[in-house]
Amino acid sequence: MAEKTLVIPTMITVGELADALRIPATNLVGELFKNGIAATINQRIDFETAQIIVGELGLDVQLEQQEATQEAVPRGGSAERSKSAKASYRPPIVAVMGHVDHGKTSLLDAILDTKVATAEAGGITQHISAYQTTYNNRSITLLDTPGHEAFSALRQHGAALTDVVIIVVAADDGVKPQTVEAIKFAQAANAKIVVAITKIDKPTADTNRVKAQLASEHHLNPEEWGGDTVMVEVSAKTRQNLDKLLEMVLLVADLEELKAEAEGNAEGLVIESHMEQGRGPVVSVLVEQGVLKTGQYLIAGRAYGKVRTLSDYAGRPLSVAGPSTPATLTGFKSIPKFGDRFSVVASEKIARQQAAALIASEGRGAVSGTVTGSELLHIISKKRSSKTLNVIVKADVQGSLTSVSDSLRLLDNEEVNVRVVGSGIGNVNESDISSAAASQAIIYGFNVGLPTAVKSLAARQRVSVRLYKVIYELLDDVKTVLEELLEPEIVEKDLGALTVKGVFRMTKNEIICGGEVTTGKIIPGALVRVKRAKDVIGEAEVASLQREKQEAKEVFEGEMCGLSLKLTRRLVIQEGDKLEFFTRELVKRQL
Ligand SMILES: Nc1nc2c(ncn2[C@@H]2O[C@H](COP(=O)(O)OP(=O)(O)OP(=O)(O)O)[C@@H](O)[C@H]2O)c(=O)[nH]1
Repeated sequence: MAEKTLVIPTMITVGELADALRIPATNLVGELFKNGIAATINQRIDFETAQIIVGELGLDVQLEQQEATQEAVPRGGSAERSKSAKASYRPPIVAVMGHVDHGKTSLLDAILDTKVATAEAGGITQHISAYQTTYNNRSITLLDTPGHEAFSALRQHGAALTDVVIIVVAADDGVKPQTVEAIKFAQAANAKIVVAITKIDKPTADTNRVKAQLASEHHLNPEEWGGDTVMVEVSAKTRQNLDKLLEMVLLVADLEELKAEAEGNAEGLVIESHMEQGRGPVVSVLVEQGVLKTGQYLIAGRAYGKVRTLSDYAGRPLSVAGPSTPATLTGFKSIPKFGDRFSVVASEKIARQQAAALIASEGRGAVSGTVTGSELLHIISKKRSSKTLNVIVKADVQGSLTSVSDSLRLLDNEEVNVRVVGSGIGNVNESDISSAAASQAIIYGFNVGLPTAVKSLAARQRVSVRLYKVIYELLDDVKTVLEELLEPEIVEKDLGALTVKGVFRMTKNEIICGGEVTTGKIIPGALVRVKRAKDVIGEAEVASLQREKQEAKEVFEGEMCGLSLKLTRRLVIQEGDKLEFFTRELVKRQL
């Protein structure tokens, strides 16, 4: 049969490829996963990957690469597009974090008040957590980070979302627990740090104490002390040094060569969504690549729609939204989830199909994400009846840690699931061993080491530490452990059948009868299903077999034989009954 040829773009989402191949997207996700690629339906894969996967699926389809056109699916995921020749400088995305009451909101307000036309600012009706300001004609995107949970959800979705983190520390209060968390977050997210020491107008302000704390306890040395951390002393109240803070943020960001494609279809993240009467789902997104326009079809997780209205963070209408722009849009048919990636697709039909495919794959636990209340209840009840494998994951860098953790989640199903009880960057250490011992977890290390002292501690505590350098080998190992947790499957294999020609002896425990093998073969030890007409009337086991009055090891189709059946329940057999022989085995299941 001639192969079918499909023309696909240089980059294609998993959902679109499945669509083109007319196979369920879940099959494709599964096949990718087998190849060590933990992809979601919205994820883009390149032409080569598509070719390999299609080859492995054994489909009669030949893929042909299409020349990229303006209308084609956007080329490249965020990372590729940031490096493409079309990429140009984009505004930095800056998160503002700090300890409660240290003045984060006041600082943001002060920055936005100075820079945003007050008339429009007054018109803000809804709260969104991303803003934009300008300094020296350059834009800066500011993210208000309401809680760490929300932020780690964003981080989980793999986005190197934040370029710079402004750590806000009150000059009169110094470094506090959430300050430390913010520093850790920034470091883990590989973001640049700018410290804003605020409330310097207060008489009790002690900026030197703050700097000393940061330098001695957190290795953040201020530039004026010979270090390389930018620290700006500010006051939201008197607006002192706000400009300097923005100038420093831009300076630090400039060291990073932040680029994105300012053309082509947009992709990015959903940062907020809610339902509004009269407007329907109102969704705030942060564009990472390309331009978002009204009239385009979007998909974000299981939600899809057509961009009806587009506005900036302050509610002012926008005709297009480019890279790093926070935008609010209406036109979704349902509410996408916080942290979902959005992308532009060619038609409503594709959007609908992708969303449907995602829902189907989520049904088998293939895709993770933030969850709604009812989903959470479902997960909780599911987890109660399922078996859990606790793991601690250590990796060399945040990116691989996120990939490993995300991929592990894809292994969950109705019966077994992986719970990451701890994770971190760097070599396996003593505290990992004690947490693993306490939670009976296996430690998986990806590209990290196991110092000798820690190794002997692990042996003493009977903690299993498994180190890998290849992600799918690590995942295969976890899969094998999970498979051990699965209840074995009962598999019945048919052997043959016999028609009863005579019954010679019938007791409570034994029947001796004879007949002709009509199909297949019979062996001692086989199980027997006794059928009269169409009904199964009982089950027994072949105790022994005789052919021509001789003990036989097997009897084949067309041969006559006598057999002794062992009964566990009373059974009456008569001439004309059909005996069906089979074996029943417990088979280890695979994920
Ligand atoms: N004197 C002075 N007071 C400030 C300054 N910035 C904030 N404050 C005060 O500090 C208190 C806390 O400020 P917020 O901006 O609400 O602090 P926050 O960090 O956003 O607090 P959460 O949103 O609860 O985390 C308020 O009473 C502010 O008026 C400043 O620069 N100078």
